[in-house]
Amino acid sequence: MKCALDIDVRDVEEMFINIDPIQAGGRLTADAMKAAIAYGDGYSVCDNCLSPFRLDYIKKPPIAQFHAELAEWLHMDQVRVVPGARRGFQAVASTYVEKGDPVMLTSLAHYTEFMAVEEAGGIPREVPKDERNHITPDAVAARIEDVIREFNRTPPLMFLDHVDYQYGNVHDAKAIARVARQYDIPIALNGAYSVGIMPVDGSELGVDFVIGSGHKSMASPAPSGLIAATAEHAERIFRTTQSKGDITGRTFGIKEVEMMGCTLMGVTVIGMMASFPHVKERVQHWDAEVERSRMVVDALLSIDGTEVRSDYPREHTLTRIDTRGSFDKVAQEHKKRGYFLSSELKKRGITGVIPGSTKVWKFNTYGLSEKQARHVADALVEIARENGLSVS
Ligand SMILES: Cc1ncc(COP(=O)(O)O)c(C=O)c1O
Repeated sequence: MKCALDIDVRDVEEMFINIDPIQAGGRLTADAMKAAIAYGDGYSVCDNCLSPFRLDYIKKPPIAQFHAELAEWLHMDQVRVVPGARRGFQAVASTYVEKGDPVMLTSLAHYTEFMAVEEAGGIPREVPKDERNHITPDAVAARIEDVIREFNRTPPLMFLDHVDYQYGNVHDAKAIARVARQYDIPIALNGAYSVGIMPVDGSELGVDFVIGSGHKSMASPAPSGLIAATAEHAERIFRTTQSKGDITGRTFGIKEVEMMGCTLMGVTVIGMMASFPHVKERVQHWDAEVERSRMVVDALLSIDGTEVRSDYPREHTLTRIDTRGSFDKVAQEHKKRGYFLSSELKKRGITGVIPGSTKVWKFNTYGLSEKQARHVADALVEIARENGLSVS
């Protein structure tokens, strides 16, 4: 029976290969779907919340153990699960940034980092990208020097996107963290496009915080994510409340301020937990994912006039492609204009390309099987040929 809102089938996922740039790594596993149904009630994980009264201490279901496993997996000392990566940025900025402080981020930073800085009263300062669309350690050092001169003090925090959302380029976090350390600036790694889809070792990278997004890259329900910290910083960012009611004299035990007392509950945390064994397994097959990404990109590049704006060969599954010299030329003459491409892809069972885009667009092949990636590659070439483009 259909439910009243007609939401029992999401055809994008049921009937199509979805190459949407932002959705690929967040798709739920079957285990997460089952767990989400069983734990749909808001307080479903709180049945056994016994002293100490904090969600990340709950043993049944094994939320405490999940936290410990996440920390071990990322090679960091402590982890908390949060409602989205942005809440991790917010916790870091709120802890480290005072009003008027300059905060380092980059010209490829996600907007949510700016929001976190703004909310804390900080002033964002971007490190420029180079002509390859990379953030280099030299550019970071030079910009830190500029900012110290401008503000007459050292920025208290830097955000770095491990993989940026615009190009899907993998940045040299290790070398950049080394630079930040020379200036004693804690560095928060935005792993929204890495944690959960590719191996991430926070200790090897030398970063102070690793922040991940559950719904973007950990096959988890939204809003979910995590923040991991080194022991050095954990005490400060996960500080417990000092509040006291002035009339009642109440105190609030071990509730953590930046976590607003308790971390993720219900569907979100249980979904993350259910997918976690799969996520741990899948990051080990990152090379195969990259191979499939290359297969599709190479097919696109075989269409004359097409250029890839991301690093080539690809090192990630998110890619920015420029088809102004190919599909967009078709669009100028086509009766469906730019919509012809998404429409032709849809006919072949592929969705996720923004309808109307034929100029510069992004897609993500993460999670496609070999056969699906081959189908996407062949479909793109076939559409090109059928519309008079030459393929070499
Ligand atoms: C690079 C990047 N960072 C951060 C975010 C924010 O993640 P979340 O939605 O988990 O807060 C996103 C997605 O929106 C993103 O693409």
